[in-house]
Amino acid sequence: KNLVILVSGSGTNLQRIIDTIDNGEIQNAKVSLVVADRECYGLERAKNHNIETVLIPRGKNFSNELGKIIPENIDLIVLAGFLSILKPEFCENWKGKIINIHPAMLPKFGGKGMWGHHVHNAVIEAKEKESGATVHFVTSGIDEGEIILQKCFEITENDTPETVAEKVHKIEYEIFPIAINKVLNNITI
Ligand SMILES: N[C@@H]1O[C@H](COP(=O)(O)O)[C@@H](O)[C@H]1O
Repeated sequence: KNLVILVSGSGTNLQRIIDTIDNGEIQNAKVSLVVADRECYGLERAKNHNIETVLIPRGKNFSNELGKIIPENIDLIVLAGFLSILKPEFCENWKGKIINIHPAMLPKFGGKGMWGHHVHNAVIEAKEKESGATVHFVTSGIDEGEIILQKCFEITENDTPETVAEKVHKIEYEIFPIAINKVLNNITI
């Protein structure tokens, strides 16, 4: 099964996917292409693993350009720390074949502007008792697609947006391979 991974940042989730394919946690999978919407370390990680990379500058043409380069035989498009919003037409064309990891519990902490440190600030400001990560299908509604897997942890009074971000990353590295395996190989969890 062939994967395309979209990245915008340091690519630690991409690295986790590469490593869990290598160690067999994710079965029958291959990362065929890594696409970034900006210069980022995620591209370096892909090159270090001899994975083909493409940089499409973010902006209104991103989805169209992406649509032109995605090979026919792709089974799943995985958004791993990807910050651009894909156009509704693109999401329709690839319906059920695009998944994203979101650094908070959905549906409560999703939607426009709820990304990266912004969402961790919002969780702390709201005095939430828990946070976590969510893997979901991507649709034209931002963070509204069906949830595949999510897991939370308790927030303590000493937590800050930075410590919450670290704990969220740990959860992401745990659930993302399981969710990808479920979608790719129809494995019930
Ligand atoms: N959208 C969010 O951005 C972060 C990217 O981290 P990395 O995978 O690039 O290290 C992750 O926490 C992801 O949920």
